[in-house]
Amino acid sequence: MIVTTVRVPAKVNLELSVGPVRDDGYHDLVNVFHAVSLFDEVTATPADALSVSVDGPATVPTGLDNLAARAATLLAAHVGIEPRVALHIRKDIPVAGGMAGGSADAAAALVACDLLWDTRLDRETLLELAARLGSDVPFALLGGTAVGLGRGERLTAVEAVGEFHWVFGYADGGLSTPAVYGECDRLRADSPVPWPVVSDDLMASLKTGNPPALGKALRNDLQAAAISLRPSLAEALTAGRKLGALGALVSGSGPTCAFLTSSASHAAELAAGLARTPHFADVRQALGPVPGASPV
Ligand SMILES: C[C@](O)(CO)[C@H](O)COP(=O)(O)OP(=O)(O)OC[C@H]1O[C@@H](n2ccc(N)nc2=O)[C@H](O)[C@@H]1O
Ligand SMILES: Nc1ncnc2c1ncn2[C@@H]1O[C@H](COP(=O)(O)OP(=O)(O)OP(=O)(O)O)[C@@H](O)[C@H]1O
Repeated sequence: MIVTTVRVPAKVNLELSVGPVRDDGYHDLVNVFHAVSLFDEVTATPADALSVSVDGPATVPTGLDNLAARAATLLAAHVGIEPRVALHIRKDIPVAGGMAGGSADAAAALVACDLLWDTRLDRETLLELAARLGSDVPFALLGGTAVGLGRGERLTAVEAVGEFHWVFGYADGGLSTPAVYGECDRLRADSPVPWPVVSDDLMASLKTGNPPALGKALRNDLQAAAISLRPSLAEALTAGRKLGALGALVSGSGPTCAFLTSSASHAAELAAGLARTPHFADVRQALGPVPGASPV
């Protein structure tokens, strides 16, 4: 029996510039994605019917509303077959944490089912199906570092030099992505919202592999909204800066906090320091960039 396991990384957003809200309710973005070495795994096994099991927090749905199940259903419908697969998800990416865990599982399920069913879809078709599942899903297929335009689904890879050493502070409990975008709109209701543009300083820091410059260029327009909904995040970010992080920001819609460091030893030191503060349920080290969803 063929069994396929796919490993898929979390993301942090190095720049998340949020433009005006569109007619379809989404926002046009400049979204600089960066894949980091915190992984979920999705295993696809032949079965009579579609099912999902999860090794992870109880808040992850195990029904057909799980994003991995939706991915399998979409792929099967696209090629005109029944989704006869048992999906098992091993979660290490925080749930509702702003690191695109559900999107990662959807991307992994696409790759796993494509292999299991031998459907051999080309990259472009997989990316198109991914975009229908969610704005963050195409990047989880691609990995590395990439600029996402539109909803974040129109991707261009960025050649970053070297590796970056990160520390992530996981929170107790998540934040809802639509609620954070809604709060962002509410906070900006009285001021004009400029069209988002890519930061030249950020691109230069990536192309030269310069962590201190990257630390200064990090930017997230959703951060104020995440802090407004979860005020304790402000102190958590300050704690990381005081302990010497080169840059500190909320990851995507939060509440995970991301801290950039200069080396593996600096990351270990910062992680140990943050673990002694009361701000995080868990503190993890990770490297970026890493590849997107790949069979193991
Ligand atoms: C915050 C980020 O994670 C940053 O990468 C993403 O923009 C969110 O991506 P995602 O979770 O895949 O989001 P989707 O499932 O496509 O959309 C969920 C909700 O987020 C909001 N949303 C998402 C993407 C976008 N460009 N504008 C939005 O306003 C909308 O309210 C939408 O209903
Ligand atoms: N495979 C999955 N893993 C985690 N959550 C899932 C999954 N499938 C569906 N969900 C639902 O999606 C919600 C958001 O979960 P997810 O972990 O993707 O959030 P997130 O990382 O904040 O997303 P993003 O960073 O893309 O905005 C969860 O609260 C859960 O109800």
